[in-house]
Amino acid sequence: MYEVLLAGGTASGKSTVARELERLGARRIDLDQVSRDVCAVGSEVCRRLAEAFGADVLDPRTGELDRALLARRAFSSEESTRELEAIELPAIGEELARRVRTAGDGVVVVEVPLLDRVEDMLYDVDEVVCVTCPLEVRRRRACGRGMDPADFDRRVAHQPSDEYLRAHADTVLDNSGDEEALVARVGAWWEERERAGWPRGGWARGCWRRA
Ligand SMILES: CC(C)(COP(=O)(O)OP(=O)(O)OC[C@H]1O[C@@H](n2cnc3c(N)ncnc32)[C@H](O)[C@@H]1O)[C@@H](O)C(=O)NCCC(=O)NCCS
Ligand SMILES: Nc1ncnc2c1ncn2[C@@H]1O[C@H](COP(=O)(O)OP(=O)(O)OP(=O)(O)O)[C@@H](O)[C@H]1O
Repeated sequence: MYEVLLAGGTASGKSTVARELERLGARRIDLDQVSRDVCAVGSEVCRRLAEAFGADVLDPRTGELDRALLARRAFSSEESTRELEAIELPAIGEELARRVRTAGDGVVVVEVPLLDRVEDMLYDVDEVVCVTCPLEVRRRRACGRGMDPADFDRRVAHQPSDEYLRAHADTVLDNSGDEEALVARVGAWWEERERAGWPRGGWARGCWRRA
């Protein structure tokens, strides 16, 4: 297995990169999807979210999580974002480890919105790839697909900066150009590793890994 952490902030272009890697043959795990799965109706995570953020974050009839309401409350301050993460991250970490264990051979790409929060979850990855893009361009792209600008700003305020990502990445993919340029860069990235036989940790600078 060759395991890649693919990190980037809101609307940086992670999914565009991950889709292309999937097309080339990688298996894809999206931490946002894992975080939705651990909030399934009736889960312990949902029960604790309702306790911390108000019973009305769960639909009284179906038990379904009102994600927009929870997002407004949880991203309103540093403290409430930490509280959200204290409830969800351990469950996300467990489920992620399970999915990686059962992913089989080949290339596995894990899409990570918050690289700084996963360092304790996974440390023997082969490569950390970050997608970066100027904040204004990301805001424009996020709003272009229907995100409220205030919601974008609230979330980004709690995310690692591009400077942090660049400092922790083995490979940086700049996405300030068009999608075609990004996809071409991904193709070149894949080809280079394919030619080298996907050597485990072959491109790692290892600056953030534990021994
Ligand atoms: C608050 C929730 C329910 C809002 O759901 P919603 O459907 O609106 O968003 P979704 O889950 O699709 O996330 C979309 C994006 O929001 C941003 N985001 C999510 N969680 C966080 C966070 N804790 N801090 C900053 N940004 C975040 C990321 O850019 C992410 O890609 C949801 O974001 C959540 O459960 N977050 C906590 C889990 C978490 O920290 N996930 C990140 C995994 S590393
Ligand atoms: N280079 C680009 N030029 C123009 N639009 C782009 C480019 N890259 C991505 N986009 C668009 O920007 C939006 C965000 O891209 P994408 O979904 O890949 O980002 P993401 O990092 O996965 O976002 P999120 O984590 O918030 O879901 C999408 O609508 C996508 O089509």
